[in-house]
Amino acid sequence: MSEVLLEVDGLTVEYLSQEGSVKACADVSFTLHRGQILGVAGESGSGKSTLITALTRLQRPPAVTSAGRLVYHPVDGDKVDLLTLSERRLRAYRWSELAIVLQSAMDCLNPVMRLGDQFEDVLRCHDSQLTRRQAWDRAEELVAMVGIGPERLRSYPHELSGGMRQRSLIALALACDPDLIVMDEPTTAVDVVMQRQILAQLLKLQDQLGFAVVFVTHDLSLLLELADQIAIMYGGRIVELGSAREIYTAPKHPYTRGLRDSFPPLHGELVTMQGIPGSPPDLRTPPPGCAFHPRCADRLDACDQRIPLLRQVGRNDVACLLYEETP
Ligand SMILES: Nc1ncnc2c1ncn2[C@@H]1O[C@H](COP(=O)(O)OP(=O)(O)OP(=O)(O)O)[C@@H](O)[C@H]1O
Repeated sequence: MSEVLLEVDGLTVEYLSQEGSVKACADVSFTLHRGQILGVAGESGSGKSTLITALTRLQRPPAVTSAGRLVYHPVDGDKVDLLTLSERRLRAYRWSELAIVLQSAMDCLNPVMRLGDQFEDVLRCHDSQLTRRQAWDRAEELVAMVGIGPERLRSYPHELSGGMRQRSLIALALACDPDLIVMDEPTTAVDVVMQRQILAQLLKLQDQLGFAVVFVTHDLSLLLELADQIAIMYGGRIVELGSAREIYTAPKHPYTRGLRDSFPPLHGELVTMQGIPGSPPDLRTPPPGCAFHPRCADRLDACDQRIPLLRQVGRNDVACLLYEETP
């Protein structure tokens, strides 16, 4: 087993309002190893983006992380709970240890700065010894890694295609050679062909440079190709966690099965898609017990009374009363 990079333990994030709180991420735990790709999938509103902003400590009010630990293991030095760090100390970890790529490159890139200047900013902010020339040289190397020519560094973001902007963001995330890149739907804004190209490039770079990735998407089929491990989220909780292979070939949670069967199979005969009846819960008024029980064809009497805990079932970790001896 490779080295541990990040231990997420009981992470809970709530959106506070006068009407009460919405627990958008509840008791989320997983361990990420160096160089591993963890995919997080789930329907809209399952808490994926909330998890990403909590992992990177980018969440803003009304969101608060109300419980949990985010224990980061640097290559050299002692492990540290990122949740306990002040903003100032956290800055040392951003970009150089932990970088983020978000869905919309247009929102992340500064529209009034040339691409090269944005690279220069990040690079020189983390290495004050670097000259402008050296920073531009490094920026050229970085954009070349994602297939963008050096002349594009003189462009403003609006002069680039959507795919180029998204690839630039990935290159920017790599600027300080991080150990972990957190990605929130990084390819939803581009067409399918470009999506494939970007993902192929990402996998190649990951193989060369060895960073770990947490990759969030609603598209489970994408993760089956990309991820080592997959976490399935529903109603703010991880309901199943396992290798991509096990999640595809032997999903245990009824929701994981439903999600998998909502996509056409990769091989074999054409089949009628099943889908999952009903819609995800409104987390302001979550159903009692297991949040999936109102939509679950396999529900038991106890499912509306108790929230199942994630426990090992076969090779996966599953939160479902179907697998408990006394439900
Ligand atoms: N600013 C906010 N205030 C109150 N509730 C919020 C806020 N942002 C998100 N939520 C709630 O938190 C829950 C999780 O939202 P989140 O955006 O994390 O889900 P998601 O899985 O990323 O969805 P999507 O795939 O649509 O981006 C939802 O029920 C949402 O209504």
